[in-house]
Amino acid sequence: MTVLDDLRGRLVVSCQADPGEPLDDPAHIVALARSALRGGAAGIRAQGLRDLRALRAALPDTPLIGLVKDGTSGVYITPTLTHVLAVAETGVDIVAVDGTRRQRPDGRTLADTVAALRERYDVLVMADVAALADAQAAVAAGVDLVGTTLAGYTGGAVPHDPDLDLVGALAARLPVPVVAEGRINTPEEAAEALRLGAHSVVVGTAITRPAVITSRFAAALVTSRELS
Ligand SMILES: CC(=O)N[C@H](C=O)[C@@H](O)[C@H](O)[C@H](O)COP(=O)(O)O
Repeated sequence: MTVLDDLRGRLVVSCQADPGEPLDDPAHIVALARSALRGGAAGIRAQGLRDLRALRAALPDTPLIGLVKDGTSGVYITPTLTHVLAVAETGVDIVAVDGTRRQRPDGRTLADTVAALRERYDVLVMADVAALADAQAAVAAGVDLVGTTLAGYTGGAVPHDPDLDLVGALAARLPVPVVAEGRINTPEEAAEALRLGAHSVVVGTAITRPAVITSRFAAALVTSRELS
């Protein structure tokens, strides 16, 4: 069984905390991951070398997708070859990288980055894309799987809903597994992504960001008070 076999048709939970958040501690991230696995997740996605090392040590047999964020805008998801190699070094099964067609900060192409990684590590590469053309270019560059992670995050207001149209479009056209990721907020949306052909589904915020989840409930009460 490969990692991709393990993840087929299954849920991956993204366990990430922004710097300074109460959960920004590897022990908390590992606890989130253990909770997700207990609930039925088949894999974990996480950010940052410190958390990836802690997760790999605590959960050596759990499929792990790793990335590092460098900044919060532009090309910030595992943006350079240096970042890619550092993530691979932590022992993750899949390295997630920016898979858009935007210029990478180190000037390397995605194809060059993937080739240089493969010279050193036996690891899968997931391209986080925003559009069909990104995905097609990323497949040509040699990635192993594609996620809709960056749909809605490359300009303009971030939409409320997941881009399930993109999930379906990628699944219908790409020869590699498609991961549905980004703003999947309900079990029904996750199930719909699979029906549209996704190989697996990544959910983060709706499961592992309690401050955001709380704020949605709190805001609903404010609205309710204003209407009454
Ligand atoms: C756009 C970006 O930077 N996405 C990041 C990628 O790892 C994370 O901040 C998201 O939480 C993750 O993609 C899961 O998505 P959601 O939290 O919407 O379920």
